[in-house]
Amino acid sequence: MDLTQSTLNHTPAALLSASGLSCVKQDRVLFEQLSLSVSAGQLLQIKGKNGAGKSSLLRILAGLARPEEGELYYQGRPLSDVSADYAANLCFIGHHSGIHEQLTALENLRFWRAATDLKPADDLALLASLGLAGLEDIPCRMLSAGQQRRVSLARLWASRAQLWILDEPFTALDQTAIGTLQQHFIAHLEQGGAIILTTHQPLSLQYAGLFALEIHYRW
Ligand SMILES: Nc1ncnc2c1ncn2[C@@H]1O[C@H](COP(=O)(O)OP(=O)(O)OP(=O)(O)O)[C@@H](O)[C@H]1O
Repeated sequence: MDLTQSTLNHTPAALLSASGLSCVKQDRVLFEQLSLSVSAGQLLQIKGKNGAGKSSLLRILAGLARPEEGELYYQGRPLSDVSADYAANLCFIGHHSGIHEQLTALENLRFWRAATDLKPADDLALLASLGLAGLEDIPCRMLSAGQQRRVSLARLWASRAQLWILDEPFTALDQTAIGTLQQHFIAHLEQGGAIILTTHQPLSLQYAGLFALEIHYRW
C-alpha cells in the first residue's frame, strides 16, 4: 500500500507535512506509515471509501486529534512548537457545517469574525454573493442544508488563512455553488494558498497543483 506522496518533504517550502502517521479507531488500524505534504499553491485531495479514515486524517492534520504515531510539521517545524501560529493560519471546516443553528447567517459570520480576530466587513454583500440575499436574518436552523453549507463556507471568503482543510465541502451544494466554490479554490491557490480536502465527487478543476492521496480501506 502506497501512502506516501511523491512530493514528500519536510523542508520549510512545505506548508504542512506529516510523516509516519498512524490512526487506530475501535481496534481497527485505519492507516499507518502515512506521509504527505502540501505547499503553497497546491491542493491535496484525500480519497478513500466510506469509513477509510479520511475525516480522521483531516482532524489529525488540523491539530484536533493526535495520531497513534507520527509527526506533523508546519513550515518545517514540529507542529507542537508552533501550534498557535498554525492555528492562526488554518481554516478548518469539518463534516458538519460548524454553524450555530440558532443564530442567523449574518450573526454566524460576525461571531466567527470576532472569534478569529478578523475586522468587520461587508458580510451582507458576501452572503448575497453566495446566493443568500434575503436570508441573512433567518435563524440558520430554518435554512436548507445547502444554504447552511453556504453560510459555513462563507468563512473561506472572509478568512486570511493560507491553509484550508475541508471535509466534504461540496456536500449539499448545487452545481452553481460547487462551481463558485471551485473557482474560489483556484483563486486561493493562485494567491499562494494551500488546500487539503476530501470529496466523493470528482474534482473538475483545471489546475496544475492538484495531488491526490488514497487511503485504502482496511478491515
Ligand atoms: N470518535 C470515534 N470513535 C470511534 N470510532 C470512530 C470515531 N470517529 C471515527 N470512527 C471510526 O473510524 C472509521 C473511519 O471514520 P472516518 O470518519 O475517518 O471515515 P471517512 O473516510 O471520513 O468516511 P466517510 O467517507 O464515510 O466520511 C469509521 O469506521 C468510524 O466508525
